[in-house]
Amino acid sequence: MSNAAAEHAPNPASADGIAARARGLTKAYGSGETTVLALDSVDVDIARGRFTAVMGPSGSGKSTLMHCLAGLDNVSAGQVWLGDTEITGLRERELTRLRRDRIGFMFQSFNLIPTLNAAENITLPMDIAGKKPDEKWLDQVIDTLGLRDRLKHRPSQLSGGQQQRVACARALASRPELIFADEPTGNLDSRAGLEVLGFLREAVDQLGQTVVMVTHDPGAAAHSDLVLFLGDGRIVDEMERPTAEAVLERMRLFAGGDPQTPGFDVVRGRSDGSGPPPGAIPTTGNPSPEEP
Ligand SMILES: Nc1ncnc2c1ncn2[C@@H]1O[C@H](COP(=O)(O)OP(=O)(O)OP(=O)(O)O)[C@@H](O)[C@H]1O
Repeated sequence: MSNAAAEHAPNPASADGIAARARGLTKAYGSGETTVLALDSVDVDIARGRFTAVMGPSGSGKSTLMHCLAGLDNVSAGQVWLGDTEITGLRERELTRLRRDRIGFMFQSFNLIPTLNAAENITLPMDIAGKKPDEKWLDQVIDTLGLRDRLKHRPSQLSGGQQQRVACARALASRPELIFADEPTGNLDSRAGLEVLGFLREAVDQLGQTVVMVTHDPGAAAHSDLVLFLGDGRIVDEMERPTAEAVLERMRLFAGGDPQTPGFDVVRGRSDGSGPPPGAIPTTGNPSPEEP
């Protein structure tokens, strides 16, 4: 395992405009012969006020990267900062507070509480923290997400897209420094997926939020400002102002046209005319103004 934070740039914290940062981030699962190196000495900066997508074949380390940046998983070596705070080395209680107060999460499976209505779900993390929401901000979030007339509905009374909008509002409610979204459109049909991506885009452009999204879908990644490509636990490439076509082409190159490559199915489904994988986001509506 090549690593040692000392090999990398010294204390990079406090750089303005950086929401999160990792240096020499290494994560190994298991030990001995069964060790899996999920992240191999990753250096990454997540820019504040931008929408960053993380792509790569299955098993390339996307979720592990997100979990380590968000303090959901401990690291094997290296350092991670959220803003000025080095989170590697924090105790579990401090990490819990940091996640609750400074990070918003969205998951593929929405993770709403079925017995609470939309309004209660949105403010639940703040209620648990004993914090009063900033009502003006909350109103803005609810209106931006078009949830005003759904606030009294329970999750079972909402469509998948509406449920993910509630999850998005919950992630935004405390005005976090960073929102992590793990395959937020994975359980949605393409129309609802496009809607949620549009809201994440608005959260960045109009509300000044910072979003990091893990996705398999080039159409979803095209809504971001920057795509980071992971391969075998390393960042192997990045793309500014992505388009779905350019991302797809890059993924195809990584897969090397080899159907045995994990994740190739996703790429092939969009490149050989056999149609998109289920839930894939159409390339129409791509907000990127420029071809790369
Ligand atoms: N808890 C764990 N125990 C053992 N190995 C793990 C664990 N979690 C992840 N891994 C391994 O680490 C590697 C990276 O996994 P990770 O889930 O980060 O990949 P991913 O890019 O998110 O994959 P996918 O697109 O399939 O979700 C894989 O080889 C995976 O098998």
